[in-house]
Amino acid sequence: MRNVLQTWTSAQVRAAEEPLLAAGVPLMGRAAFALHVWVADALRDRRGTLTGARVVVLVGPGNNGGDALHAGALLARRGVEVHAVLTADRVHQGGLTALRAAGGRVLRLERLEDAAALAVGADLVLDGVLGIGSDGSGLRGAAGALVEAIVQRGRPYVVAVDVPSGLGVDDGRREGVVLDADLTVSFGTLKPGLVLPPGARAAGRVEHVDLGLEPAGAPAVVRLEAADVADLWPVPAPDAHKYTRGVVGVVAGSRAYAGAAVLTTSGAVRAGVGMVRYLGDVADLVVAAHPEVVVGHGRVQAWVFGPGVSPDDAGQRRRIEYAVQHVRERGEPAVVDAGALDLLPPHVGPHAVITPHAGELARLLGQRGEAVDRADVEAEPLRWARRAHELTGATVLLKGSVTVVVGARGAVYAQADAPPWLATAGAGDVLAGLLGALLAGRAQAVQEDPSLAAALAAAAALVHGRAAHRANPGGPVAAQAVADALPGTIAELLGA
Ligand SMILES: NC(=O)C1=CN([C@@H]2O[C@H](COP(=O)(O)OP(=O)(O)OC[C@H]3O[C@@H](n4cnc5c(N)ncnc54)[C@H](O)[C@@H]3O)[C@@H](O)[C@H]2O)[C@@H](O)CC1
Ligand SMILES: Nc1ncnc2c1ncn2[C@@H]1O[C@H](COP(=O)(O)OP(=O)(O)O)[C@@H](O)[C@H]1O
Ligand SMILES: [K+]
Repeated sequence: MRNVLQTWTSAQVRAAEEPLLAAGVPLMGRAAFALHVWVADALRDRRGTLTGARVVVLVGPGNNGGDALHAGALLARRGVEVHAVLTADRVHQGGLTALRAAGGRVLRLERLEDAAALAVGADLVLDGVLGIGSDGSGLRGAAGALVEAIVQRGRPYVVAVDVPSGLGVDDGRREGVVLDADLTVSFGTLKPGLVLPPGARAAGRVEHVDLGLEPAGAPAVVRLEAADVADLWPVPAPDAHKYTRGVVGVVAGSRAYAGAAVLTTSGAVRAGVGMVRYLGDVADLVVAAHPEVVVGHGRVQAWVFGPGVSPDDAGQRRRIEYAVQHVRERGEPAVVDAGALDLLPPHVGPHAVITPHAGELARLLGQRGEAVDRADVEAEPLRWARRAHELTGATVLLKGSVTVVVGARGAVYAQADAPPWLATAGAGDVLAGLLGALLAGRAQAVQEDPSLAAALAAAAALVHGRAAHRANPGGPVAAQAVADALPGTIAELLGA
């Protein structure tokens, strides 16, 4: 994949920095220079000129504060009025000396209210309190109190140095106070916390400064970009026929939830697949909506089961049990959604993709002995998606404003492609159908390398989110409209 956005943990970044620092490469100087350029750009965008702009630098005890102080010094030399507020007893001495020499002012955090007022009144606040040295417990002590006082008064324009201070760098957790940023300038590599929920939004726009780091091992979390979809999509070969393109079997819907059957098959039909087979009690409605759908049993390459299925529906239960047997015994890939999550066997392989939202994941984990509720899952989506993958063996696609996918061989994706308008009933059914079509189209490849299921799940989330944008840019969307926007979205992505 060409454009995939990669992130690396604090430990990987530190290990990659080591040889460069040992060789005397001036990493901090480079980081601070790039940072000051981004800040200067932001100031010019916001007020036209640097001269007379006021920047307040919040300085923590470590090198993150050092970066901020050095950038502050460069800005001061360009006519910016720079005030540094020292939030800890320790401070990077080189940075402090540089700022003072450049004419910057330095104050210790003695009167919290005064410091907060100074920050709120600034044109820009540079957040250099904590970087990758954060212990992940949120901002403590004076720094925490200061940020709280700033936020209460009305957050100014904030540029985060490397990461927003207080954010869980490796897991995106928001524990305690976090200073949300408008822009984050991240050094060396991007960090998982900048793309993972729930913290990702705290970073605002993210810019990456290349320091020549070569991190070892696989990236911790990746995000697919539009251009990656073409590498994953099952584009039919010139000599394709419907069976080589793949057949997806859909067990969805009931008399009570007939719409789910229509929406799931819509997702599959519109995503493009050789054939969609429907199994269930509302075949009349499905065929009325999609004459292309074939009703009844037959050979399939992949399955979707669960949307609109109630656990007390004996007929659908039986069909799902039949499909699950195929998934387990023949390795046929599957999407296990909604009502079928309760029917998931204790252990399946990563070729089965479960697609819960936070509440459903909490329930599934509860059934397997983890006492978590929806709020726990929302606070630490990656942790609990990982746990569900460990417990079930399935690839886990955890839905939300940022969708997290955990699959085989340590694959983790975080996709943030959808507008909040997509949080609407039935949108999940369309995603299930769309992903089922993808799995059917790439069934053989998934059987050969089950970690591919995670990439396909991430691609489905990307396409789903972009289809929601396309269906009605900037406004409300209904689930059916998202399905109807799939062909155009996919054509655009394949041309990208
Ligand atoms: N190693 C290097 O030379 C480079 C480091 N860089 C910068 O250095 C940063 C990392 O520097 P450090 O390792 O000094 O770490 P930090 O600057 O993140 O500071 C860590 C220190 O903060 C304190 N702390 C940790 N958690 C806390 C909490 N929850 N509340 C309050 N205080 C807490 C501890 O005393 C800890 O030692 C990076 O994020 C980046 O900004 C860049 O300049 C690039 C080069
Ligand atoms: N705030 C949000 N921003 C963007 N997308 C969202 C947001 N909330 C939910 N989504 C997406 O909307 C879809 C909702 O699916 P789901 O919860 O299964 O609904 P349903 O079961 O009614 O179909 C998922 O794809 C999810 O990722
Ligand atoms: K920071």
